[in-house]
Amino acid sequence: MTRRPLRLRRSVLYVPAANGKAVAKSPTLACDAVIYDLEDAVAPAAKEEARERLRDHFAAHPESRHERVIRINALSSEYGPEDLLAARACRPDAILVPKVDVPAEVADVADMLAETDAADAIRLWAMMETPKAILNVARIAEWGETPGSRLDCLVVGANDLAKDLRLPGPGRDALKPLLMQLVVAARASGLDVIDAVFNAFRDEGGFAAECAEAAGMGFDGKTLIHPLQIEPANRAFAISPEREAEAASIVAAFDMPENREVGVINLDGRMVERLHLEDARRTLALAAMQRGT
Ligand SMILES: CC(C)(COP(=O)(O)OP(=O)(O)OC[C@H]1O[C@@H](n2cnc3c(N)ncnc32)[C@H](O)[C@@H]1OP(=O)(O)O)[C@@H](O)C(=O)NCCC(=O)NCCSC(=O)C[C@H](O)C(=O)O
Ligand SMILES: [Mg+2]
Repeated sequence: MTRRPLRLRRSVLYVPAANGKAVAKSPTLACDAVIYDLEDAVAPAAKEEARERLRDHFAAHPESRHERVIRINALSSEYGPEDLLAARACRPDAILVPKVDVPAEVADVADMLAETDAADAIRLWAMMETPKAILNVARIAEWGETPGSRLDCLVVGANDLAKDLRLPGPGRDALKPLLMQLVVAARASGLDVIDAVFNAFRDEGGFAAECAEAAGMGFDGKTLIHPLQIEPANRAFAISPEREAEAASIVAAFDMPENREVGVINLDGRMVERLHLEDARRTLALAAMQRGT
């Protein structure tokens, strides 16, 4: 499995690139990542202006404490090729490819990036939001392990998925088995996976419940549509002080001279194995990153 650098991705805010006020506000927000959207949040007549705004924004802010991602239209669409040229010129941390059905759709973007970005600095994220993506997610994630693929992260698009599956709603009970399939495929290939947006951005209770559910399912974070959702998402996907203390006690126990060579220990009446040590180290690294935000 490919090992990728650890990133905090608790809160990933979509910012419509057509909305000048929202783009200008984005550097001040306390989310971990921002997705500047050139796709569904931008009307056809506003696409060129939106690309221009992103070029100006990235030129004015070459550095950011956020992980910055640009969502382009599909390369096969009328807008995709121009979007990709504009996004590539901005040099974001990643480009998000929408409505991915098969690995080739991400591979085509990777090939175009390789023309100008030999160092693989610009990573790729892939939207999982079509019935075909659900059927092919293991292939897409596995392709992400091939050298030069750049794939780092899968992002759920529940609005498109519910539409294509003709789910009547309300709620997302019918989606849950599919969401777990995405988590399994992502983990099998060492990818991060971010849960879908929650549309009713003023429904605090509903949003908190969906964040808790997503954290319990193993998602790394949630995509967001409004600044009001940042703080609750950061809280829901945070490493709690209890989890951090537990991780520290596991690392300390395995560091004791008598435990250095053993595979399993008794820690206060619980069996702890080396697999828990690996998870504990990851938890401590994430907790340290969290303190820096
Ligand atoms: C949902 C919104 C249209 C609501 O906008 P608005 O009515 O303007 O909200 P407020 O008046 O409450 O805004 C308060 C201030 O916050 C700024 N703001 C709002 N949203 C954002 C944002 N996303 N990023 C940055 N800043 C934001 C406003 O400008 C106000 O600022 P100020 O006046 O200075 O106080 C709107 O929130 C919105 O457009 N959200 C994003 C929508 C979007 O990007 N949609 C596409 C991605 S979701 C998707 O496609 C998922 C997936 O593909 C799927 O299939 O499910
Ligand atoms: Mg979508």
